[in-house]
Amino acid sequence: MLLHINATTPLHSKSKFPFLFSLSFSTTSSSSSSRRAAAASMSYDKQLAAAKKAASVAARLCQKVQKSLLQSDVQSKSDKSPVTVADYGSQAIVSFILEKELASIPSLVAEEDSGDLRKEESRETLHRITELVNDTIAGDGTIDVSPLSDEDVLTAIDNGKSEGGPHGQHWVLDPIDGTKGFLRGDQYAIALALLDEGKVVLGVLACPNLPLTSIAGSNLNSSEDKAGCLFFAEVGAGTYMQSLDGSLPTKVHVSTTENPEEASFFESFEAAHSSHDLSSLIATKLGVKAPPVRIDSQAKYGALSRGDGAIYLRFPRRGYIEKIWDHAAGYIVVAEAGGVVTDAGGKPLDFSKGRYLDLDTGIIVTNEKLMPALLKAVRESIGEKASSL
Ligand SMILES: Nc1ncnc2c1ncn2[C@@H]1O[C@H](COP(=O)(O)OS(=O)(=O)O)[C@@H](OP(=O)(O)O)[C@H]1O
Ligand SMILES: [Mg+2]
Ligand SMILES: [Mg+2]
Ligand SMILES: [Mg+2]
Repeated sequence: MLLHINATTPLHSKSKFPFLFSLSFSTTSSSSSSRRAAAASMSYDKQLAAAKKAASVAARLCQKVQKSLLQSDVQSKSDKSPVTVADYGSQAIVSFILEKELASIPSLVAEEDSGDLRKEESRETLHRITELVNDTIAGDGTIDVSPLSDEDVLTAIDNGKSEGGPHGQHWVLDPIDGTKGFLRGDQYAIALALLDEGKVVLGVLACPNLPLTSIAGSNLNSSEDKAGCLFFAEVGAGTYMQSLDGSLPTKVHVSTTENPEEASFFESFEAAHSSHDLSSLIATKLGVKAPPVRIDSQAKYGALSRGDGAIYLRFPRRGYIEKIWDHAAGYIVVAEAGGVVTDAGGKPLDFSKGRYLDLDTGIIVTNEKLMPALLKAVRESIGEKASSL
C-alpha cells in the first residue's frame, strides 16, 4: 500500500485529520471488498481541485461560444441530437486539464467522440475547435503548454471512450449537458464526476447561466446575476457552491420541508425528455401547489442542492436508456447536500454498470422526509396511467 501525505487541508476537506494533514492512499490489493473499503476512506482533494479547474476553464469556452454562436458551429449526431463546437471543445479541455493536473491519462467515460470530426468535411470545424481550445487555455494563464494541434484535440476527445464499470477509477463527463438549452441561450452544465470502485466519489457542476441567488419564484432567464455557479461535492464532505469567477465557497443544503404544499418541483424543459403529464399527476397527488420549474440540464440538481426547489421528477419515454454522464455529478451534488436520488421504484442509482444506468422507469429526487410520500404518489400515478391506456 502506498501512502501519500498532503500538507494542506482545503476548506471542503473531510475533517478526519483537521489538525494538519489530509491523507490519501492507493492500494494494489486484489480483493474488491478491501478496494471498496479503501475507496470509502480515501480523500479525493487533489482530484477535486483538478476537476474544478477543468470544469471552470471548459465553462469559459462554452460561454465564449454561446455569446457568438455561428450556424456552422452546430451539427447533428447520428441519433439526431445536436452537438456543437463547444461540446467538443469542452470535452477536449476537460480531458487535457485532467491529464495535465494529475499527470496521467484519465480513464474517461464521456458523451462525445471524434468520429464525425475526423471526416474530411469537418476539417474547418475541427480547426475552429482547436482554435477555441488554444485561445481558452491561453486566456486562463495558469496552464503551461504549447498550442495543441488538431490531432492533439482529437486524441483528448477520444480519451472519453472508457467503458467505466465496477473496478478502478473512472472520470465521467458530460461536456455540455443540456445542449438544447445551450442553443436556446438558456441553462446548461459542464458535469464532471469521479467513480471509484463503481461509486461516485466526487462531482463538479459548472452552470454558467445559473444565478448565484435562488431561482425560486424568479424569472430565471431575465436575472441580472450573470456570474454563474460552480457546485462541488466530495464523498462524506458535503456540497459547496461558489461563483464561476472564484468567490469563496459556501456550504449548501437541500430544502428540509416536509410539507408538499410548500415544495416546488423541477423537470426537463424539453417535453421530449420527460413526461410532463406524469409529473403533473404526481405533483397533484402529492399536494404540490406550485407550477413546475422547467430548466435544462443537471442545473436542476444544482438548484435542488441549495433548496431552490424540493423535488426533481424525470420520466423519459419508454425504452430510453439513461447515460451515467447525465446524472453522476448531479447525483453526488444532491446526495452530499442531504438529498435522496432513486429510480421510480425507490432503488438507488447504480453507476457501476458501464456507460448506461439500468433503472426502473424514471429518476426522482427529494429530501429524506418527503421521499416516502413521493414514492407513494409516483407508484399510484404510474399505476393509474398504465390502467388508463
Ligand atoms: N428522448 C430523451 N429522453 C430523455 N433524455 C434525453 C432524451 N434525449 C436526450 N436526452 C438527454 O437529456 C439530456 C438533457 O437533460 P434534460 O433532459 O434534463 O434537459 S432538457 O430540459 O430536456 O434539455 C441530454 O443531454 P445532452 O445530450 O448532454 O444535452 C440527453 O442526454
Ligand atoms: Mg448530447
Ligand atoms: Mg447530457
Ligand atoms: Mg452533452
